[in-house]
Formats: sequence, structure tokens, C-alpha cells
Amino acid sequence: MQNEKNEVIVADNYFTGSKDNLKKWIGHPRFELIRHDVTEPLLVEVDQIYHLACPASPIFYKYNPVKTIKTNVIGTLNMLGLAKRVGARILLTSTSEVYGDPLVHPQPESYWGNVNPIGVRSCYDEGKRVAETLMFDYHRQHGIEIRIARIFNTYGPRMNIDDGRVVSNFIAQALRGEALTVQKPGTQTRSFCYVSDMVDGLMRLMEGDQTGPINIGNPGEFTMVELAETVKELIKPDIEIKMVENTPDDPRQRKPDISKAKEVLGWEPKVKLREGLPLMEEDFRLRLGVSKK
Ligand SMILES: O=C(O)[C@H]1O[C@H](OP(=O)(O)OP(=O)(O)OC[C@H]2O[C@@H](n3ccc(=O)[nH]c3=O)[C@H](O)[C@@H]2O)[C@H](O)[C@@H](O)[C@@H]1O
Repeated sequence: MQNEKNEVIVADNYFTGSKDNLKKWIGHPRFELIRHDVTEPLLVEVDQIYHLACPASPIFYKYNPVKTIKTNVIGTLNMLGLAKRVGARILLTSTSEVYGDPLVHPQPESYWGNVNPIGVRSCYDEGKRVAETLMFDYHRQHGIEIRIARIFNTYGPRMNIDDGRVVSNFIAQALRGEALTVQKPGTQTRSFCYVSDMVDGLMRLMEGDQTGPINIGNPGEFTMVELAETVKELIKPDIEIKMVENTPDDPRQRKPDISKAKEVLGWEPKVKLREGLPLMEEDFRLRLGVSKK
């Protein structure tokens, strides 16, 4: 936005987002912020829609599953209706969760997944799956220009400190001097993508000519015990690591196959976990008021 002549309208219901993250832009002549819930129709004139709405932390979506599935179904229908009315291109941020507890590893886009349709995570994973279906139905039936990104676990500065996802939990716990809570068995894996890499991938997808779905994530794969050990070593070597109970349907492994993103978007992540964690630590220190000794 800084270098181009684009105007940006952000619509947020603040269910999980915060105005603080937009402070820098509020008052800018080409920026507009609207308090709006996408489960209601939105009447604006735009050329591109980044449909990012939905609680993404398991803690938040399990807290309000009905709101979550409404956002994925009604919210996506509303955004597609908007795209159809004004002829805009629309990008959906889908998720690695569409692969469920994957039986194929790493996961290519061609894998259809192993998902529980009636579990506690279903509002999110089945919700995003139906959102993908709606995107393709509008594309085939109405010729809407669609883009679908499947995002793999993303982290970075300005995340909600109490978001509940693993990277923010471990960093906040280390800074507060609390034990790092590794959910059992601790051998489950995730692949963590730094936020600036993610934004670069999403913008390339929007500007390119591929509908997707395309995996956008960092293939560097870690067990949760390895992640805890890394945070401990980088932030507080004397902190305790505590094993705690897990929640149902936690995927045992997850790693993106990013061959398609490399080939069609010319994209691959640049920031390694050990480089990204300190950048997030710095931001969390400021917000928690914990200085580095
Ligand atoms: O980004 C993704 O690909 C998707 O994954 C997330 O789900 P999940 O990977 O389970 O996110 P976390 O809550 O961060 O959990 C990751 C792993 O860390 C573990 N964990 C979590 C929190 C904690 O304090 N300790 C801990 O060991 C969990 O058991 C899980 O195995 C969310 O569903 C979505 O944000 C997202 O679409």
C-alpha cells in the first residue's frame, strides 16, 4: 500500500483481531476500517477481495464453533456474492487442516485428506473444505476469478499473546517464566511459516493466474518437543518443559509439499524458524514489558 496507489478497505468484527495491529494505517487517506461481520452482506466497490475471516486458533474456534462454521459458509457466500456483483477477484485463505490427520506425508494439494466430519475441529476443517467447494462452484457456474491458498501454521510479531496456538504459547510462557506446555505425546509435528513469507506468497497468488489450491507454508518440520527445546534454548534456558493432556483429533504430522508454489508462483519461504522466533520474541517482550537482561 505504501508504494502503490491502491486503496485498502479492512472489514473486521474483532472476534479475534485487534485494532492495535492496524494503528499504523488508521488515518491514512487510502485506508478505511469498517467494523463488519462477514456473515452479513457487505456492499463496497472493490477489485480484489482477500477473504481472511475466521478464528484460526483451535482454542477460539472450539469456543464458538457455530460462529466459526457460519463464517466459513455464510461469510464465504457473502464474499463470493460481493465478488460476483462487482466482478472482483477473490482469494480464500484455506488451511492445512483440510488434510485432517493426514495419511500422506508431506501433503500435496492433490491429497483429499482424512477429516472427521463431526469432531470438535470440524467447524474449522470441514468449514474451510466447504468454503473451497463454494469457491469452485462460483468459479465454474458464474466465472468468478478465484484463488485458494492452503496456509500451514503461520507465526510472527503482533499475534495475539493469548491466541492459544503453540508458538505464541511457548514464547509467552518462556517470557512469563511459566513452564512450556507440550501437549502429549509431543512427537506430533508441524511446519512453521514466518508471517512475511506468508504475505509474500498470498500476494503472488492473488496477482498470478492460478486458481490453486496452492500450499503456502514452510516445509521445515519440527516435533512439539523440538519446538519447546528451541524456544527454551533461545529465550530462557532454565525454563521447565511440562507434558500436558492433548485435545481430540490433534493431527499427528503436518508438512507442506510446496513444489506447486515454487513452480507456479516462483515462491519459497526465506525465514527459518530460528530466525523468525527471535523477531516474535522481540515484539512479545515489548508488549509484555519483559526486557532482555
Ligand atoms: O495453520 C494451520 O495450518 C492450522 O493449524 C492450526 O491448528 P494446529 O496446528 O493444531 O495449531 P496449534 O494449536 O498451534 O497446535 C500445534 C501443535 O502444538 C501442540 N500444542 C499446542 C499448544 C500448546 O500450548 N502446546 C502444544 O504442545 C498441539 O497439540 C498441536 O499438536 C489451526 O487449526 C489453524 O490456525 C490453522 O489453519
